[in-house]
Amino acid sequence: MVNDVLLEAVEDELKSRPWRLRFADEVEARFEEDTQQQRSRNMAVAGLISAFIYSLFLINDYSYRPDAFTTALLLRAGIMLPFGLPILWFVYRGVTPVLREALMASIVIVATVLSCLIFVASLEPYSYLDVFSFGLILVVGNIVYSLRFGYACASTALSILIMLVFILVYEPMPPEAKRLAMFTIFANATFTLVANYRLEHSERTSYLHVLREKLRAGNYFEDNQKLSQLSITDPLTNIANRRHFDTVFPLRWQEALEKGNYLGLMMIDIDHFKAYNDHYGHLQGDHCLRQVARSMQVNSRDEGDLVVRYGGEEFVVLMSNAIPEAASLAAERFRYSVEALQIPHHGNPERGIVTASVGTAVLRPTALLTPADLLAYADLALYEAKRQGRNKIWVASVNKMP
Ligand SMILES: Nc1nc2c(ncn2[C@@H]2O[C@H](COP(=O)(O)OP(=O)(O)OP(=O)(O)O)[C@@H](O)[C@H]2O)c(=O)[nH]1
Repeated sequence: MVNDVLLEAVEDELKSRPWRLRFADEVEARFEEDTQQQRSRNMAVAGLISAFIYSLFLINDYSYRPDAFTTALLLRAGIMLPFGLPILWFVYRGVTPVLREALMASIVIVATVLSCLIFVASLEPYSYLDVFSFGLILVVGNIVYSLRFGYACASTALSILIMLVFILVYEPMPPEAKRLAMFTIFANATFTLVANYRLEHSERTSYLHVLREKLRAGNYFEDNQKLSQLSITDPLTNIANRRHFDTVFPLRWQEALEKGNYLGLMMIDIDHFKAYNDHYGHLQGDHCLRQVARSMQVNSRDEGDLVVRYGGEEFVVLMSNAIPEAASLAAERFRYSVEALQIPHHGNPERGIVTASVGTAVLRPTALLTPADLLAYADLALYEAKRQGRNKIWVASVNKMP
């Protein structure tokens, strides 16, 4: 049911998402749940790689702006790394989606500020060329980290603003170079944001397709489970049906044969049930059958006993590993449980309530016997129980049987 609602929401998302990124709440929650861990890890790894590359820029600082090398070293190693690495650790460990995106965006902004400070700290003639590498910071935020689009836009806008301010106030840079730098940064921002949007859109669309298939597969599985459960259940009484018994009986027989265990079979037949139907009607007869089935189910062992509606008003209980004495006690328990229901039955001349006769047979399977033999012994025992006056149990003396 929960799956059905979610599946419907996923179908709706797939139909109505030409440009929108965020999903409806329930799908968004599932999306986060399914992707959060992987995304956090990816971001942390991407952060480590970009921290390494960012530090490598010290080589440039050393070679073409030695006058600001100490500042660069201080800012890159003394501020950027102590600021960024703990954030990557937090993100890796898992934080809320909002915090994750905000923290990663903050790395982009701090890297921008520090790069600008290093750039303006130098008066070397080629220092301003560094401005053309600022676009890399946007590449990292928008593509390498792949910040969610909203955060990518916000961090890009703020970074551009910071870059523009520093470029405009830096006097040694020729105006033509400033114009070119600003244009390059704008173009870079546009391209990386477009790429960022497309990445997120296709990530989300693929996710929807995968989720839809997963949910459908889950539903098929559930449907199949339900169908196979239905095929082995008696619709009136909700206990196992004859078909299930026919499948299970030979398997239990084989198991008992291999292990040298006893196998018991009990046949239970409601007494004078035709008269019950005739007197109370078929619907009431059905109700009575349900009550009897439930009481037998309640009185069976959870493991080992299989209670089956064998047909009409006849039930069988297949008892694995039941020694003869225990099987007799179980037969009495079942007989009594029907009597204890105290269902009025005017057509039962002897007792006035619904009763049942129980025939039981227990044997150790051998190669000379078949499951049909055990069934026949139990049937004979039931016949004997009826003959003895009904509401009786009869245990077949299997050794004396032909
Ligand atoms: N209400 C109802 N009756 C059923 C169902 N299946 C079988 N019966 C009835 O069960 C009755 C079985 O009657 P009989 O086989 O003659 O046996 P009985 O009247 O119980 O007599 P004894 O077994 O000798 O005590 C028949 O009247 C069937 O119609 C069912 O699903 N619902």
